[in-house]
Amino acid sequence: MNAGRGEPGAHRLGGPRGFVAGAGAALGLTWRAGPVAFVCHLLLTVVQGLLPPALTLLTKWLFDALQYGRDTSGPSPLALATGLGAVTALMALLPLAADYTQARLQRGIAHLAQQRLYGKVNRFIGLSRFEDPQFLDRLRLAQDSAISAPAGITTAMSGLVQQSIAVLGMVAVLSAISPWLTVVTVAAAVPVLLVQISLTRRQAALLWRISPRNRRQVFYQGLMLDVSAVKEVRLFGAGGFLLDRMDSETRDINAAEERHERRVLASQSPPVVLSVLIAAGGLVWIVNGALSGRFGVGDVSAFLTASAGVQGALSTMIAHITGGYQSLLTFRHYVDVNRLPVDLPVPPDPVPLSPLADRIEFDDVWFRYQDDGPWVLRGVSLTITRGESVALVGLNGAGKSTLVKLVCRLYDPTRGTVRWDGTDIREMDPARLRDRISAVFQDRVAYDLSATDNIGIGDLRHLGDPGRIADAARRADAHDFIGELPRGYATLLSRTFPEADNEETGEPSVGVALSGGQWQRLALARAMLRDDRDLIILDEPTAGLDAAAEHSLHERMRAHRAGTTSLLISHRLGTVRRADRIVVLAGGRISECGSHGELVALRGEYARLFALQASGYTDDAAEDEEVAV
Ligand SMILES: Nc1ncnc2c1ncn2[C@@H]1O[C@H](COP(=O)(O)OP(=O)(O)OP(=O)(O)O)[C@@H](O)[C@H]1O
Repeated sequence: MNAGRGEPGAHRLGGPRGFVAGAGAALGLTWRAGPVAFVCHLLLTVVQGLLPPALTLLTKWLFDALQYGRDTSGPSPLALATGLGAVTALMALLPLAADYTQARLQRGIAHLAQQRLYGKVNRFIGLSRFEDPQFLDRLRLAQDSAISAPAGITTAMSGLVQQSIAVLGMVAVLSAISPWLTVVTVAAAVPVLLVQISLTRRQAALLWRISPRNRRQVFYQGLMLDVSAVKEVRLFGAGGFLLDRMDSETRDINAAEERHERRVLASQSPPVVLSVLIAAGGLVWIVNGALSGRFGVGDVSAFLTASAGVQGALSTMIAHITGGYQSLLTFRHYVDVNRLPVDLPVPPDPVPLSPLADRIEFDDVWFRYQDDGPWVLRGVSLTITRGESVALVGLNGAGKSTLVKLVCRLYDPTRGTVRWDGTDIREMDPARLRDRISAVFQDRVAYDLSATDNIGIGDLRHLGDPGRIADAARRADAHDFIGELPRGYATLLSRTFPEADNEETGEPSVGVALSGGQWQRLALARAMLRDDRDLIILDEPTAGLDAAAEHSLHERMRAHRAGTTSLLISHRLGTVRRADRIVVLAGGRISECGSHGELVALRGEYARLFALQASGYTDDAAEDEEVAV
């Protein structure tokens, strides 16, 4: 069930096929994000690569012309100086143009990658991926890498092209003076490259290892900023506790990074010392040669520029190789997320779904959330006939909400089948199935959007129909309080985002905060907007409502549900007593089933719970009477 499992450390990502696939995907993404910018960037790269060797050659020719006099067939010193000026100007200007095209390209890539990543996430059918920590870690890294890695990879590739041209040019100049020194200079770069690659792999593995800590860090930050969490945090004085927990994660992350940096320092130093020694040896050798008259000033200048240039270009190449390698390692997370198979299988040719004609059935349904987790449902068999109102009751954790999630196909049963008019719902298109269902979930969402959007999200076809929206709000007892909001249905229901500019002052103002019960009414209005559905699921629909609102809502919902198949979950047994059938879940099994009257007569768990709740009211009433007396 854990879809994102599998250590994507350096070893798995480092295979040649993985690299080719990653590089191909990154280049493809770059091309589609901005073909013109991509081509311009490549051209600029090539030209920039040609400039350093050109500069070196022009300098040598200028010095030679100045020292030995003008070669009649060659350009004049003045022309050479002009050429040098032009090259220098290009060296200063082209990076600016390259930065511009690079920034444009990067924005386009980030936008496209984000669209694809969240498009993919939106296509997950069920919930299990969102509860899989390894998948969440991978998604976080995929998000980061989607923004930075394609640009990193293309920068590395174009940088490599540019530096390769520069190195080849410099090597040609240098080898004309000293072939063996050229070989030694180039060879000295190999250990640096190997060390850097090994460090990069370690860096990628480190990123994966610290990813859960990074997510926990963000979680603690969120708790300290989230307004609904902050009230508990303040009251319980838990701010320091959260800060300590966040600090502890940060300290662990820092310690891991510091260990890595120490390793970087220790591994990088020897190859760097080797390069310096080679450069120093070369300098002594050429100065000796010049003193003995073997080399002229032009040769010394060309040697100094070319050897420094080769070393500089090689180290830049190495930086590009390791930067590109690093980007590829992280970009694999993006590729992996994009290539994840569907989380719940959907047949290529799903059975068409018609409005419910007969019944919904749970047939010997067993379910557990993780393969190694405890059973939550143990062989539940239940038939809900069309037009019937069924109430699910049971203690906390009995499995009521889980049963509801299975009928919406947010998970598949581990064993057994859920059927819609006799067809296994796994044979159907989940989107079509959900289109036949309306629901108020226990953990309903408060969207930081306008009142209209908050209701319209229930059925986007009606988002632009104020009459339908208001009608749904009326039936959920939400219309009156929405009418009193500063902008009515257009009011932004958020204290954390600014509203559109205020008409009078022109200043943005923050939106409006709602009470818990008002949010609940909006969630109900969302469900009411989907009133033409076959199945209505109401999981604790009146939680948070005042007594009067609860009563009037029950009456409305009963009218609304009439003739519609409904599944109601509530701990308020007074609420469920009017259901056609009450199903008691205990320990993942159906322990009792019948009408209110039948279950009370049975004197089982339902009767016990009902009596317990009723006694709460009657005892209080009796006490009140005593006080009154
Ligand atoms: N996403 C999940 N992953 C793992 N276990 C879960 C998940 N959701 C619920 N459970 C477990 O499944 C069991 C049943 O939960 P469920 O939410 O279905 O109970 P419920 O009857 O609706 O409870 P309540 O009355 O408290 O709402 C619980 O033990 C819970 O811990």
